[in-house]
Amino acid sequence: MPESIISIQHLSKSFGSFQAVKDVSFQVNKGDVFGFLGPNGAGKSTSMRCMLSLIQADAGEIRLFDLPIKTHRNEILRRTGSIIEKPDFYKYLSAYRNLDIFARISGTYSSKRDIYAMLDFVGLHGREHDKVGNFSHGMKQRLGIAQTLLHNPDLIVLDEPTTGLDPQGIIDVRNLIIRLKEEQQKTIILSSHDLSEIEMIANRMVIINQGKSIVEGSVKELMSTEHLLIRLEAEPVEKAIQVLSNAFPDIAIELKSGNLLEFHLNRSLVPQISQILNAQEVDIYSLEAKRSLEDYFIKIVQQDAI
Ligand SMILES: Nc1ncnc2c1ncn2[C@@H]1O[C@H](COP(=O)(O)OP(=O)(O)OP(=O)(O)O)[C@@H](O)[C@H]1O
Repeated sequence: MPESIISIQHLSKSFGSFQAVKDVSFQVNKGDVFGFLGPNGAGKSTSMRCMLSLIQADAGEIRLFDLPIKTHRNEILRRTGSIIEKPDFYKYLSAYRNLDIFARISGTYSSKRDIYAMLDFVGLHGREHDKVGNFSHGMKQRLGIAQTLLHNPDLIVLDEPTTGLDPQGIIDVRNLIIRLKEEQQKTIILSSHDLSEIEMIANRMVIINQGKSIVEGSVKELMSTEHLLIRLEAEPVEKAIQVLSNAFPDIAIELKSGNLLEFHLNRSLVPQISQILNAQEVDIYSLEAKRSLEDYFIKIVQQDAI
């Protein structure tokens, strides 16, 4: 049986009369990169805050490392590193000094060597003595991750770690998360509203919507049944419709404009599109397979209702 690192059961939390989290349950196992996925306002940050007892839950069971957070808060937090809010640094001090001060305040013994190694790990080698005020948002985010690592936690909690980063910043943070798992054997939970982001790095996930968890499981398995929205430009377009309809009798093809077609298709069948059309001498000008969290939700919610 996998070792449970986080177990949340029927969590709920209201702010005044507004119920931000209604019924959230999920389990994170040792070694997981766990995606906590949901649209803006779904209740991800609130759930994470309750999980770390930054705010108090109204109801539900929260256990980390198989211990209730209510009675073992300090012990749990000693084994956990988190970035729930934007990490705060002294802008006029260097990356090294910031980590050094943080280590002293938090009572972590970190030698100069430890701090250098940490900065190197997060890709800030050579920038140790630069002022943080001159860092990009992505560099600050990585410095924040270095800060959470100072006390060598087993679990790392990251709330929307790639939000607001430029494409390179996103890649850097994504690679860092993968290395945290692979090289340092950390267990990681990260929230996001971006399904493709989670798909790239997480092995398991839960999806929450309007304060409720709707589906939890292996990312691969959940995604394997997924239908993508296909946008295809092909010529001659009538022949393309005919060939595709014969090959995939269950799909509804829409002619959008000119030679642009749209239809939904199971992900596993996407590679066949070009093979089938090429074999029938239909030219493809563009082929785009799109997924969105919203489409995926609609499908899951519809399945849920059946
Ligand atoms: N302190 C608070 N007081 C009142 N309402 C709050 C408070 N914190 C969060 N909310 C509300 O609770 C709902 C859930 O917010 P939360 O931040 O948990 O969502 P989220 O899934 O993290 O979204 P985002 O991705 O936008 O951060 C939102 O409607 C938000 O406005």
